[in-house]
Amino acid sequence: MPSTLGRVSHFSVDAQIVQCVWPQGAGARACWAHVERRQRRGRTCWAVWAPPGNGRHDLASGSPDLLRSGRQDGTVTSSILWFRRDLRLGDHPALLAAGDEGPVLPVFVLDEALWAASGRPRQAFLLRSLRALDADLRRHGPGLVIRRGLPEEVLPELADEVAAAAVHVTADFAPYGAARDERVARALGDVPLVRTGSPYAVAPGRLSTGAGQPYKVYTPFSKAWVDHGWRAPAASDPAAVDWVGAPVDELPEEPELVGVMLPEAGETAALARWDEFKGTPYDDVRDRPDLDETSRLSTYLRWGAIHPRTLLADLDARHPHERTFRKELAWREFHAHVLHHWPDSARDYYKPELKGLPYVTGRELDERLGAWADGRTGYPIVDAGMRQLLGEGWMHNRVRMIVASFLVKDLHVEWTHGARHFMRHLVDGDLASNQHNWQWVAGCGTDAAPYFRIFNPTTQGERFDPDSTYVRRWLPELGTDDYPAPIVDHAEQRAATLEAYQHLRGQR
Ligand SMILES: Cc1cc2nc3c(=O)[nH]c(=O)nc-3n(C[C@H](O)[C@H](O)[C@H](O)COP(=O)(O)OP(=O)(O)OC[C@H]3O[C@@H](n4cnc5c(N)ncnc54)[C@H](O)[C@@H]3O)c2cc1C
Repeated sequence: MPSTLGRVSHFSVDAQIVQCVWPQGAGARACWAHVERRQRRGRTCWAVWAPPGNGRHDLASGSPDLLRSGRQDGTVTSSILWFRRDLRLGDHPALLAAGDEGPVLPVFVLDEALWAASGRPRQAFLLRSLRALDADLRRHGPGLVIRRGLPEEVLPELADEVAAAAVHVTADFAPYGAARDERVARALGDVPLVRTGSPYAVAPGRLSTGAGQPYKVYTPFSKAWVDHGWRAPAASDPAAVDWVGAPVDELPEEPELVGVMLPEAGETAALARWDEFKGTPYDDVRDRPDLDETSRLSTYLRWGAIHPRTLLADLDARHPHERTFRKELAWREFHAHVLHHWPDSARDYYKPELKGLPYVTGRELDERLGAWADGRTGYPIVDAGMRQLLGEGWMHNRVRMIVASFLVKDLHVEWTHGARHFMRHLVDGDLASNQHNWQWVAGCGTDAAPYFRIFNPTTQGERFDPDSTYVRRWLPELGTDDYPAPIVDHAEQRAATLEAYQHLRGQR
């Protein structure tokens, strides 16, 4: 008789006594067990235990259909591990927590609302990440259970189906995820939603100033972040977990991607990328899109194929390059912290003073936004960046700053339009980092830097792409009649922007 929850492979339910068969070594053992009818949120479910009259050993519980079916699904499931932005098995605190409770059902819920809002590259990358996670899980068990629908409907149903004692997740701090988790927690009723760990080294909300206020400025935040420190990577071991399965919904077809090159998805690829990047003289190369030697880990961090703690554990802060890289990771954490404290800043101005600047609207807006998005502004570094975004679902950081500044300060298009376009196309698109970097560039974010920091697209190109390697890579028509003349004059637009800013300040 198993003394803990066991994997019961067959049930035949008859009145109050069931016969159970469970695998043992190479063979199987049968026993008689008691069955008890229970109500869970108005639905009938049976609990099974054995042996009768000799102490209680829980074997299984679930809906009558499930137990009667005799399928593997009748397996005892003590908890659900609901994957979201943590598509990996290593360094995974929620996996550790779930595994400690007994058998684990690994689930991903394809939320149609998020799916529909994603561009094709993001959709494709998500599907590939899920397939990679499924393949990794299959080395240890039945694989990833996919369900489609609203999480607040799907998870309570699944919890009933497998009689889960808890649903384990990595906490989500973004506004949509946090609100969704509240809805799911309510819908689960007496089955707890257990949040363990976060996608960050230090969970958003944990750090505050001496006066108990949230940090508003990066530098003191990053200092407090380093002083606070972070845990060592979690020792989650998928081989040590008793994984169980359940019926799986079909994933959608992968959208066709024409001329788009995405990085390989999954945890193995993320760890390999990190290994390859380590030792790069980051300070010397990080601003050079032509060299293309940044880590390109943003996409893996976004989907949780790797945890920042895994990276931090490998970094030696006495080394200048590694210290700079750590500062970049701190930017990611800072933006998550700000969004957590000011969730409205996902859509709205962090500093509302700049709301009053004149921006183009109507047809002019459509034309300018269209030319920018297609890479047809006549400014090579801007156009190359926008083509890279379409071609790779990614763009170099220096170029992100240049194209964002150009849209807002040369084309006078409100930052929110650009941020939306980025979120649709970036495979690393992350609400906190995206919206707050856009606000940083637009001058309405957390940064104390004034609005009159305006990037000159010509001198930036000369400085950071000195041999035009980057622009030629993305603009084959450069230097031919097919390449457009500049859409606006940078010097004129810069002057207009500064004038509008002065005017706005004068009004206050
Ligand atoms: C307008 C704009 C929009 C952006 N949108 C996003 C976004 O949606 N998602 C995203 O992950 N990053 C965003 N960034 C930040 C930055 O451009 C990318 O993180 C970086 O280019 C990713 O490439 P990498 O992994 O090679 O970076 P590396 O230079 O190798 O940096 C290592 C890691 O540090 C973090 N990091 C670096 N710079 C920043 C930064 N400024 N803000 C936040 N984190 C940073 C990232 O996680 C990155 O993977 C945006 C920047 C701008 C200017």
